[in-house]
Amino acid sequence: MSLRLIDVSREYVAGKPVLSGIDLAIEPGEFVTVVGASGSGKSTLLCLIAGLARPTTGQVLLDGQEVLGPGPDRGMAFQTASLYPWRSVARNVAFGLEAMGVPRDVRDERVRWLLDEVGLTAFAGTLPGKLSGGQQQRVSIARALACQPRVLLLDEPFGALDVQTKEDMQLFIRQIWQDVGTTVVMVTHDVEEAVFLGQRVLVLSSDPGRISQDIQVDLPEPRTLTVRRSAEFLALRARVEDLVRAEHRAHQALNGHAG
Ligand SMILES: Nc1ncnc2c1ncn2[C@@H]1O[C@H](COP(=O)(O)OP(=O)(O)OP(=O)(O)O)[C@@H](O)[C@H]1O
Repeated sequence: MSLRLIDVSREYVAGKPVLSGIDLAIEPGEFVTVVGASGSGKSTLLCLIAGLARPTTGQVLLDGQEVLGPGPDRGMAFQTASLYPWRSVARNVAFGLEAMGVPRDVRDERVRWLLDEVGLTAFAGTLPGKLSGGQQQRVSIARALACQPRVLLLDEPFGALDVQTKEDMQLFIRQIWQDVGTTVVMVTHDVEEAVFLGQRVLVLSSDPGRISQDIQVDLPEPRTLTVRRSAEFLALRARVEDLVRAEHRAHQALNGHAG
């Protein structure tokens, strides 16, 4: 699966583009993270790829086909797991497969595999309300993966979790990515997370949002917590933090804020 954005812009208010001149190519199986100041258009970028919003100008292409709406080839998970509270864990994961009319035996087999993959087999029959935040987010990711999407889109999926759970989930998503082999595009506020997880980090500028930097992350694989303490990692994190800070200040200056 290749993903292309060609000269994409998006306006919510006519004449005020949130994103502008976005040219982007993501190759099959890449793990790309996106950072930028608040309001720079990170979620909008994901929505355009998901087909939840249409570009005002330009094109989003998946394997050369224009994206005209949402589809099972793109799975999405958000900051809050937003599971169906009345459906068991297994039936949440099965939701998209049911909607697509996938036969029951295939569905059951895939749900079993996914629950095993996310370490929640023992909770298959449990309602989401009985799970921890991290477990709910695992279900949400399993649900997003159920239809075997070519792209997994993640919008701050670990933003609401405590530090320790977040660290576990970062290792978990890396493992899932390696096992499933899908392309991942993940938006995060957290520069440390972006550098730790991404093979590429895109830094968005604001007013309007553009890709100001596209940074290749050549840290050793697999990414472990040892990698995170290396001089190489710390230097890269500092570089990306400086870029995001500079974009944030430019945005504030343009909007007349102090600081
Ligand atoms: N549906 C909408 N209607 C009108 N304006 C919108 C809509 N969605 C987003 N915006 C505006 O577009 C800009 C970019 O929003 P977006 O959520 O894409 O940015 P973001 O970088 O993800 O922000 P954050 O980091 O704060 O989540 C913001 O100014 C926001 O108010």
